[in-house]
Amino acid sequence: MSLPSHVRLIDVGPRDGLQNEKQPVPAAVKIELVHRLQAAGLKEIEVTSYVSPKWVPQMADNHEVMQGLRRAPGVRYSVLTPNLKGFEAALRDRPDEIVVFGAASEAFSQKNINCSIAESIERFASVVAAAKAAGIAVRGAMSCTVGCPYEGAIAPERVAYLAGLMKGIGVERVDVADTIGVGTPRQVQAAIEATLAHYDIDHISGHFHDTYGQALANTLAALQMGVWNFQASVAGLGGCPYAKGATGNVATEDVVYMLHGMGIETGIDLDALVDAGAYISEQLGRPSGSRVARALLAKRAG
Ligand SMILES: CC(C)(COP(=O)([O-])OP(=O)([O-])OC[C@H]1O[C@@H](n2cnc3c(N)ncnc32)[C@H](O)[C@@H]1OP(=O)([O-])[O-])[C@@H](O)C(=O)NCCC(=O)NCCSC(=O)C[C@@](C)(O)CC(=O)[O-]
Repeated sequence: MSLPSHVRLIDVGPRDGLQNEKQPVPAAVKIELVHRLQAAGLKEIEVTSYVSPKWVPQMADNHEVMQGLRRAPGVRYSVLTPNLKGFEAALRDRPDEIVVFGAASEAFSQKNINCSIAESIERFASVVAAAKAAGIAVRGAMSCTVGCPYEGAIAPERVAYLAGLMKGIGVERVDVADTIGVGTPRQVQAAIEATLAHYDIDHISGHFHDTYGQALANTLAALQMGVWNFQASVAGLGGCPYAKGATGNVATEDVVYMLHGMGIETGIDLDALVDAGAYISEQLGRPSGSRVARALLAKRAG
């Protein structure tokens, strides 16, 4: 198959990237980060989550962050909602898309959202119905599609099973997530192949953490299958609170650099994106996790 000529990137830095941050990050900094991402040309930004503040304290300011946004036309702002309580709170802030998040691994589902896969689907079904009634788009994140921190390797059949459940409750598009970044290209392709039993390629996105340094290779492997929606995190921010040792998503800057170098359009201004990554890295007091950003910043410094 020929490669897509255009890729849509969803920056998950403000949510996936910051959710595990131990130091408090002020809402104003999160808002500024979103503004800088949209100024760099991102058309989809995962802003926050409406989860229990006892479970994920960093996202407790969801309302303040959403209310503080200066929304740019044509940008889709998404938020995570694990249950109706979360959805109802999110509704006040009018996200463009809500994300229900399930797992291909039973153990991860229990640790992350405190219920089985079957129970999670029951909860999501009412969230999806409520979102559709309110005219809000619905995405489904599928965690641990390659490996699980508690169960080890995950078979593609389990990914197909979860994708079928997501489809059955009306989830419009799904993310194939390698939550702990253990996957290698053929494994990621097998997870995508399994998802294709229920979703067409235009409704599948890749979400690859870079724990083992495989995320760019996995992105290329997914591109070769025709996937053209990817999640990435500016400055490579992140990690999941329920996946110990997992690092952030692939850095958005690294993906943009690779895609532009391959002649694939993203609509993103790499220099402005590097600035956004430099901003949040400075706020967090550590260097960017993006190799491309570090190289370009060093070059700029002469
Ligand atoms: C899902 C729950 C809430 C279930 O948690 P639970 O304890 O089973 O829920 P519950 O219904 O029994 O309620 C317990 C308490 O939580 C409150 N509560 C209940 N729901 C909400 C809500 N929506 N917002 C705020 N508060 C809520 C509820 O009101 C009650 O409060 P209390 O009476 O004790 O004061 C919990 O397990 C939770 O919040 N988990 C956090 C999950 C999370 O955010 N994980 C990280 C994101 S997922 C991820 O990173 C993977 C992904 C998407 O990035 C893709 C990838 O890389 O794989």
